[in-house]
Amino acid sequence: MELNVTKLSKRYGGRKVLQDVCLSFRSGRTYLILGKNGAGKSTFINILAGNVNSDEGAVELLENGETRDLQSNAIFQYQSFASFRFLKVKEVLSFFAMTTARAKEDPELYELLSLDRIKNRLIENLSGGERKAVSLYLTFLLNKKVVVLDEPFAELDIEKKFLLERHLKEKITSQNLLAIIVSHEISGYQELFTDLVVLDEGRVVEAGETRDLLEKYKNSPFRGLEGVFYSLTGKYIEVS
Ligand SMILES: Nc1ncnc2c1ncn2[C@@H]1O[C@H](COP(=O)(O)OP(=O)(O)OP(=O)(O)O)[C@@H](O)[C@H]1O
Repeated sequence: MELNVTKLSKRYGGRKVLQDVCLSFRSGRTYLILGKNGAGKSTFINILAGNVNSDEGAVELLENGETRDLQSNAIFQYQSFASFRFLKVKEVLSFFAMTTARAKEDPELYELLSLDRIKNRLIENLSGGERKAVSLYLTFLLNKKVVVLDEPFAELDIEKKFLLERHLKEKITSQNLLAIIVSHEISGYQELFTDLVVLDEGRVVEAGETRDLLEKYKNSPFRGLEGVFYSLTGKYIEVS
């Protein structure tokens, strides 16, 4: 599949929060959209999800050259469980699995996220990191071809991030998923990303394969993606 975003713009009041965003995403790859607070990352994702209308531009999902409906082929990570707070974790997982015939359990991911330990707890009693773990599992359980994650690993501990990085990298490649991850904090799982998009003040200032960009900006005073980001924006972002 291929997701093409053309000249997307969004204003709030008189302020441009996204300007002429043009990007192309392909299956089997994991894209990091990196930007500081307020760069426009969530607005971009909300437009893809259909929660917010863009002022200009287009988003098109293609499979073998034919247009496909993005919303029915994509899953956007659930951030909030407000409606499910009186259900147990295991009940929420069963409920979501029943909503689709395509549900795909992943015992290794279940274990990595330590869901067995919290399966009998009410959602409302979970910590931020535990909620994040449940939402991450649900995202993949629904077995869609396009997966969009918003700050998926914030609040998870470093060991979990490392194990998840390995597992998700393998999963995204072997299942040929198109994964887009939005973050401003990516300590511990940089290896996951095959591609990088740097968003600054609503504009795409660079996009390309991670390894090419690491080479292109290798003389930056900072190492890794942090260095790429600094070279492009003159701003510091904590990524390692
Ligand atoms: N509904 C809204 N009404 C007015 N301004 C908004 C609205 N939503 C977002 N904004 C503004 O648009 C800009 C981009 O916000 P957005 O949430 O997309 O940034 P972000 O990159 O996701 O930031 P963060 O990392 O903090 O989540 C911000 O200045 C924000 O205040």
